[in-house]
Amino acid sequence: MAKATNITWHEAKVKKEDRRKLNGHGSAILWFTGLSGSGKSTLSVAVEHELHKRGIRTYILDGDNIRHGLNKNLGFSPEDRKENIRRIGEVSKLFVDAGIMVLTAFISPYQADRDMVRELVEGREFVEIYVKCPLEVCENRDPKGLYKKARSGEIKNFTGIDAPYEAPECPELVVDTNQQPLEDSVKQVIQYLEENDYIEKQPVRL
Ligand SMILES: Nc1ncnc2c1ncn2[C@@H]1O[C@H](COP(=O)(O)OS(=O)(=O)O)[C@@H](OP(=O)(O)O)[C@H]1O
Ligand SMILES: Nc1ncnc2c1ncn2[C@@H]1O[C@H](COP(=O)(O)OP(=O)(O)O)[C@@H](O)[C@H]1O
Repeated sequence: MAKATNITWHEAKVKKEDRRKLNGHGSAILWFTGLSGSGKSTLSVAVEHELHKRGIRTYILDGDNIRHGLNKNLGFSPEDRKENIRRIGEVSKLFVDAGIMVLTAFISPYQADRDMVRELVEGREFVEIYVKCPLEVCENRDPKGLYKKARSGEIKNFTGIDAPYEAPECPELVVDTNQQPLEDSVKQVIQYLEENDYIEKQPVRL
């Protein structure tokens, strides 16, 4: 709910389309969602690297990092997760307006919260990428030892253990990190972006 009244929107002379033209590419949100340990951070970093090599302006917003600053006052209750995603949605929208390809790596466990972000931006600007991986595999990877802590009760409301994860109903892309190596997942995302005209196809180097 908006609290402020008597506020007026100011239009800038330079528009999103002007910035995109200057950059020479489009802008969108690549929204990676999935369980802890599914590979959101690993994949978004690798995809960003590939985009950067192609001369595309990018920025990553990662759950762990954002919770150190902008969202340090939020925990993991359903309400706080919702507010976390709402703020990230708004920040991502600013990046899209700035003409930048923004990659987000948040568990974002609720479909309604992800849909809220989709509604915030224009039609094709939200690309939902489900980083799919069975809970057992994520738990086995346990890169930060958090599942162990969640199982022992040291961490409460841990996604997949005692807090829900709602798999995307209709994502633009499903990347199965248990079925393919990282390089194939990167190719899958880049191919999607090329085929859907978010980025230019790169000529095959012989
Ligand atoms: N209770 C609980 N549940 C889930 N995750 C937890 C929790 N406590 C701490 N962490 C760590 O916080 C990271 C998830 O933050 P997010 O902002 O992505 O979460 S959410 O989208 O608001 O659900 C998550 O990062 P990833 O492992 O990269 O997903 C964890 O490192
Ligand atoms: N095919 C794969 N794709 C991505 N990550 C993988 C894959 N196989 C194993 N991993 C490992 O799984 C872990 C995923 O951790 P991370 O990227 O932090 O996940 P998340 O950000 O979703 O919590 C990393 O240690 C990564 O090396």
